[in-house]
Amino acid sequence: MNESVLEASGIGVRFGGVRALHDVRIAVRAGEVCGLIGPNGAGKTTLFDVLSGIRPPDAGRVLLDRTDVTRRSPAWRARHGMRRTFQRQQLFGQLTVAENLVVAQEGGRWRRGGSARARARAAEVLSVCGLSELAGAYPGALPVGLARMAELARALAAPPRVLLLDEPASGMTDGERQQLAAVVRRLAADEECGVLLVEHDVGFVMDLCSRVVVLDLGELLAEGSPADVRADPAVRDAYLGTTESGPAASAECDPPSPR
Ligand SMILES: Nc1ncnc2c1ncn2[C@@H]1O[C@H](COP(=O)(O)OP(=O)(O)OP(=O)(O)O)[C@@H](O)[C@H]1O
Repeated sequence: MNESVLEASGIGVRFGGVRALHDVRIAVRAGEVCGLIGPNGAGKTTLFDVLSGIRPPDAGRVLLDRTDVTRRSPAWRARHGMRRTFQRQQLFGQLTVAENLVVAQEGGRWRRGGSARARARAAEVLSVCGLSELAGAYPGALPVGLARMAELARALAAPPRVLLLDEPASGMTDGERQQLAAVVRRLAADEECGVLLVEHDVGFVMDLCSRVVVLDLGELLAEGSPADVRADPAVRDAYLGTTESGPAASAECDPPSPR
């Protein structure tokens, strides 16, 4: 079994009186695609913020390639191979899609044109993501699904060790979702990248991920293969619904938290 590229343990976060996360642990191995699911308010975004360094936890620690990065900045983590996409698009609107990928490889600084190497890598990543024809487009002109794909391409511009995807399929057409799944599978298999994704489309998660982690009320509720998680009565009660024949039967399954 591959080693963990990202590991967190004992993670606790409070917002005043709200316990957003309590004693959460999670590990992502090189080459695996792991899904993170749970009802609204379960703590998924807060956990992503802790893992990527946007929010320091009140308790616990985060290891990136076995180095303790709990107090490291998001920029430091990014330089050491951790990338994240956001629900809101992070591309520079005044640069083309290809230029955004060049900047992402050059520490966020825009030098007109960028290096030949960065331009070649940008072209390669855009091709893998099915975006070659949109290299010269401006992000603001893209429909939502393609903008999300461009956001993913930006995260891949410099090869990541671990990739955190925040609702990557939201707003995508079926064809775009298939392309997204193919890109993520290839990244994990060919580049040994560990992928952790939060996604409300449970069918998409169960198809794509080899392991699924379920959060509820800020705590780890279950973890295992898609089949095990799907069959877990606690998960069905808290999230999937007892009347469903399975998560694949409800593409946008997101019932409210019982709180
Ligand atoms: N900045 C904040 N201030 C106060 N409470 C917050 C803040 N951010 C999150 N919370 C609370 O922390 C808990 C976890 O929220 P979080 O957004 O991490 O859940 P989530 O699983 O990502 O939900 P969703 O699926 O709706 O995005 C919720 O009770 C939420 O109201």
